[in-house]
Amino acid sequence: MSKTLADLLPGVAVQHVIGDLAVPIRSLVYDSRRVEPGSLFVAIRGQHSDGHQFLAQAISRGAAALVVDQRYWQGPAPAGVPVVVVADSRVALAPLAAAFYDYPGRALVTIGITGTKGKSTTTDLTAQLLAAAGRAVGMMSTVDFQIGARRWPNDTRQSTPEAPEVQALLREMVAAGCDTAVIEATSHALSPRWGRLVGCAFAVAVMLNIGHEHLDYHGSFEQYRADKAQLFALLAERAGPTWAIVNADDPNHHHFLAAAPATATRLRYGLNEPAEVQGRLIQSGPMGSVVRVSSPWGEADLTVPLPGRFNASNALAALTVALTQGIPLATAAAALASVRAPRGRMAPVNAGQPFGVIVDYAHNPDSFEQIFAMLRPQVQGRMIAVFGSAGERDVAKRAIQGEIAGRMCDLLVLTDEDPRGEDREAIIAQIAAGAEQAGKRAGSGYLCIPDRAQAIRAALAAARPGDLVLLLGKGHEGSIIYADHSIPWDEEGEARRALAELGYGNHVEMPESSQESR
Ligand SMILES: CC(=O)N[C@H]1[C@@H](OP(=O)(O)OP(=O)(O)OC[C@H]2O[C@@H](n3ccc(=O)[nH]c3=O)[C@H](O)[C@@H]2O)O[C@H](CO)[C@@H](O)[C@@H]1O[C@H](C)C(=O)N[C@@H](C)C(=O)N[C@H](CCC(=O)O)C(=O)O
Repeated sequence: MSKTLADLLPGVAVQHVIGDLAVPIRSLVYDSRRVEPGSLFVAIRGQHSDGHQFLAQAISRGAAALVVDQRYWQGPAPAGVPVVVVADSRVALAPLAAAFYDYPGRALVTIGITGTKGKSTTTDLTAQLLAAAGRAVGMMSTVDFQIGARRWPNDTRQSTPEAPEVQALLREMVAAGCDTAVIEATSHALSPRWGRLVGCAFAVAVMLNIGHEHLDYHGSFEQYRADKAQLFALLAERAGPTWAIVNADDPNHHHFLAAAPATATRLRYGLNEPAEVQGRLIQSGPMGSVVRVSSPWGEADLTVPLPGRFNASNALAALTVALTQGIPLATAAAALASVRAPRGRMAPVNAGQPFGVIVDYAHNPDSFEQIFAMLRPQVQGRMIAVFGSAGERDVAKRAIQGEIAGRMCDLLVLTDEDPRGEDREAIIAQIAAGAEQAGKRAGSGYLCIPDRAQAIRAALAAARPGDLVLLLGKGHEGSIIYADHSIPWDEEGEARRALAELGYGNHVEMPESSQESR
């Protein structure tokens, strides 16, 4: 692919250009430390530093051209290196990347999945379902990336990576012969302040549900909903048929349908409210559920091998996507029966101990409500939850998490999630304040143990036969982030080590989701 600077500018809000637009561009980077000879360096002002301070470094490393933000660039223009001044360099990143990688999304059926809860699971289920039905599938989720038969952990610490990474992955998928890409679309990525998914030419947009998350970033619930609905507006980029799929059971679904272009085929799925793809839960248990489906494509009973009503709903979303892609209902239903949960999503850890241990990524109030409500009736003894809350993120949710867990669990062990630059003990104190509101007291109802490895050990040591220990918030994540360093982390592995220290582990049964080599 040989591109000039001029080739990359369609869709970019260019204010003015200094220098020659015919210069060839060999790579696209937004971090000066990654600049190589021939790179286009896009300077972004971030929370911690300002890419405009690294222009000289980028040039000395061989940058062929610079993109700068008119609000933050002071000049002067460097001699011999073209400069494109744009209205917003963060927002410019996606159109630049889509053009640089030659719009790979147009050569794929791109499927975007958004919502507050269940995005990763539904993205994975959809990818598994389409692959089982014979599609050559690529996937980007919080947990894993996939290109055809190759799957590897997403260790970018972003659910939806930055646009250059997204477009590069889509290009790799095309090169590997994929015909379909399933992309987990977060509200940050979709927000017009970032617009990371602009240029993906989505053919299918899916909305799962909307709850309380990231309000610090979006400002209000209405803005959060509008930002997520951008996924549906992006269907307008597609030349060809598009589908707008929403969960009729979420009262916000109208906002998503309203954002889709008039030409999109609108489809609702639902377990409660009237929908085109109508599911009815006829059986539900800790191992999974059976959903009776009636749809314009026929009727079938779906066996969903994942626990909880919300997974039945997620499966219905994945099924609806498959139906829009011409996959027969019977084929899709058969494929769904053998799907697996992604890593760290409701993953049991069993070393032969007389109490349950489950690792899950739940890290917001809605997920807490759901997971506790779902598991409580199935637990004979006490429910013990180990969790924290992220630093430099939604502060309001911390006490709410504490209150919900305090109300629904017997013992809480409050610990680090990712303190980042914040005081770890202050975060825990904010969660504890919520637990106190629910009547829990320090020492008996909750323990504060910032060191997560020790917190897990304390919870497991406190567990008695019949109890359930829930390790929440880290799921698949491979690190804990502190102010100036990260430590490697493996929640399931840590739980196994702690159980072994307690004398369990002669009978080690690996959880299903970690048996695959990834
Ligand atoms: C909080 C946040 O939004 N952080 C993002 C932000 O980082 P930042 O503002 O700290 O960046 P910075 O360190 O100040 O640097 C600013 C710029 O200077 C550049 N730089 C820096 C140093 C240097 O020597 N040279 C240089 O060029 C950096 O590469 C960057 O482009 O800008 C970076 C580059 O664009 C992002 O990768 C980073 O995402 C981090 C990893 C992140 O945590 N993002 C979260 C908020 C996120 O995106 N989350 C969503 C939703 C998750 C969910 O729904 O749960 C997601 O999709 O993951």
